[in-house]
Amino acid sequence: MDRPVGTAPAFGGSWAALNPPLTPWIMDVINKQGFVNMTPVQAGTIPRAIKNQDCVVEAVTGSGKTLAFVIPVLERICRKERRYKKGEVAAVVVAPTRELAQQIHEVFHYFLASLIPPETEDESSTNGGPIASSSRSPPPPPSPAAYPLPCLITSGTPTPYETFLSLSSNILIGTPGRLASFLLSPRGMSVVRVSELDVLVLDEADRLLSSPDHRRDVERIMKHLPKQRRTHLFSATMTDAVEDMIGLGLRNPVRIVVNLKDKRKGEEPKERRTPTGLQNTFLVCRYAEKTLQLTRLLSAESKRNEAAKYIVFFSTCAAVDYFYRILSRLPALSKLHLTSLHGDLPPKIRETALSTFVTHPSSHLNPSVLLCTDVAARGVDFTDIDVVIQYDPPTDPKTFSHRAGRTARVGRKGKAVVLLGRGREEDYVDFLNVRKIPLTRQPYLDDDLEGSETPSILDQGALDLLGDIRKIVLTDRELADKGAKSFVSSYRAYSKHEASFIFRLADLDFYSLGVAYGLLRLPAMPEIKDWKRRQEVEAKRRAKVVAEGGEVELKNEIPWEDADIDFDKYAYASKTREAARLATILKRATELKPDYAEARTKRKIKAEMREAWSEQKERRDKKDERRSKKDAKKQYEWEQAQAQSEKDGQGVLVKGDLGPIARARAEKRARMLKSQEGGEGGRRDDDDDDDDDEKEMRTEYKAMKKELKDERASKKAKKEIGGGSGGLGGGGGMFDDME
Ligand SMILES: Nc1ncnc2c1ncn2[C@@H]1O[C@H](COP(=O)(O)OP(=O)(O)OP(=O)(O)O)[C@@H](O)[C@H]1O
Repeated sequence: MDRPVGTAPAFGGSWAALNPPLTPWIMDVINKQGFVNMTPVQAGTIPRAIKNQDCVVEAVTGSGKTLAFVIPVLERICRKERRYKKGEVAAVVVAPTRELAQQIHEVFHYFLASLIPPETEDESSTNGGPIASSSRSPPPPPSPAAYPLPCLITSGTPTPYETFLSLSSNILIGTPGRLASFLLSPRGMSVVRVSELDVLVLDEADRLLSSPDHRRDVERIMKHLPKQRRTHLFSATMTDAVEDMIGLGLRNPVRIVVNLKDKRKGEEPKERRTPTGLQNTFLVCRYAEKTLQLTRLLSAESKRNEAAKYIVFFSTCAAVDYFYRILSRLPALSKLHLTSLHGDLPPKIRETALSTFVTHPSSHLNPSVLLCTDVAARGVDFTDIDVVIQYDPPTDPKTFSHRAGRTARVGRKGKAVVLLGRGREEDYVDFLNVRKIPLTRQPYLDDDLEGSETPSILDQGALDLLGDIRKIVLTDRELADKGAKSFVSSYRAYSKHEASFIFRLADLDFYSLGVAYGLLRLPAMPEIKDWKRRQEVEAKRRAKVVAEGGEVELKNEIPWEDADIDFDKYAYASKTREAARLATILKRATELKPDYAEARTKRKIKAEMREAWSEQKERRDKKDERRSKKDAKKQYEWEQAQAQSEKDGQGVLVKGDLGPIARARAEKRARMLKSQEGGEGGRRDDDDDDDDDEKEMRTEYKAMKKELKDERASKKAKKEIGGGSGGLGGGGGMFDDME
């Protein structure tokens, strides 16, 4: 909280004008912060929330909503006649991310920790509370012992019951899942008493109620808390989900909406849902030029506008992870201090990442950049962000203003840029405009960092950058894995866009995306195969139109080529990983020692399975024909022999006594067998043997065929489900664990 204060947006009056007046020690803390006036949302909410009114508050990002609920919670605790005992909870504040919960905890902590211990207190303070800076006579000042420190309940906070009890906390701040289990577990039921609970606050209420998991936990918490309480909902973007909630737990809530108006000369003032100091822009480029434009934006804003702090939003954890590794090694960005933050990181690392970024002494010569997912999109109060860049537009349009709102807070100025693909994605600008989020165009940045039109052919810079990224990727096979994973996860995120009529999967150019990610080769996704097939058909169609003298619209093909490397020799930088890879290759090679006969039969079966049904039928018919010809020949020979023997007076041939050809063959075979076996002992006749052999072979053949069929089916199923860096899925860490 000890940060420089900007000018609050259009103030809502002085703190002194509040009725009822604030408790002196609370007022002192506010004064110490240098907050001279209330912001409009504070002026509208605080008096109502201190009295007995439930509030649903909607106000733009960075307008001071946190104090609008922190102050009433503290005031109501101070005003309560009876003090809270150890184990009793007075207030619960729920927030969707651990970062936000932690920040709210810090604000409560700052207020409560500022209470001066009684022994150092002036004698005139009768009950040992802090000295009131004002001469008004509000409720009696508190004793510090009556207002213990708050307790944070999120993942990564160890032994919460011990902390809760040792602090004697009566304010709990946490994420929904953790809070629900803290309150409702057997230990929680016996240790944490909520019967005296006074206030429940849901910060970023629309987010809490639109995610099914969060909503379920919030409802569990609400049911557990007494009905006689105040409930307040806060957000910059309220939704219908909140309206449902009003029915569930709020009593005659008052709705406080703080709107901003754009006033232009000679025009009717227009309502807007973004802070006044925010320059909200969009930049149009090809997908292949996105990373190039990102790097140029980072350089241009520091060079031209002295920007020192940036946030770049990506849609997935995998993309943050990958680009963090790539961008931090790009020579062109060597002056930047990069930090990555996403939900796949362990809580401790997330904490360190955030504080490293916040405390980094950035300047335009040594700027710092936070690459993150939406874990940092809502509520997190970065006071000095100059530029927010949205590499991927958010899948949920409401998140757009939250992301952009990390800059231009409390009356400061700031810039936000969203990168949009050429074509249909440009409709996003109108889509947002209808939602009272006006955007202006940020020109495409050329090689000299000058604003220009989006080039009509692919910017050579994008291909040069592809080469640079590939050089980095080639140093470690792990980077190629991460690249493929982030490519696939970003593709999946794209398919989740709520505005799917603008962000159409069918319009995605995989080659272009591959260039932006600097991939060595495209992952083996069935979607890419289909897309390539469609591309070929389209190319043929176009060629035909041209051959027939027609005209086709010029299409700017992305010149994609897989990197020319030997993947077998492409190694991991980590020695253990590389050793594991080599061991796997060796194992596979020994396990698959070729049984040529079996391989041949398998090949035959596979070919058969690939064959069209009509060809299979034809082949079977031919085989039957050959067999019947053979039988007819045998029959003819036997009849000839029969006639001859009758003529010679030798009587009828017995079974086994074949015609001359068959007899000669049988004799030859018997001789061979004899020589192989070294004797005649107990063998049955050849015909029977042949039959058995054939039966056996047929069974084996069938088994093999089945095995191959099963193998093929399971491969297909695996592809559908995903798995492996080449397939769709493979984890990818797409969905951020918001807690
Ligand atoms: N009355 C005030 N005067 C000046 N600065 C203030 C005042 N009240 C709050 N601030 C500061 O404004 C900043 C933004 O406040 P806060 O984080 O509460 O905004 P918010 O409306 O909750 O934003 P978001 O919607 O992004 O969560 C904080 O740094 C806070 O210290």
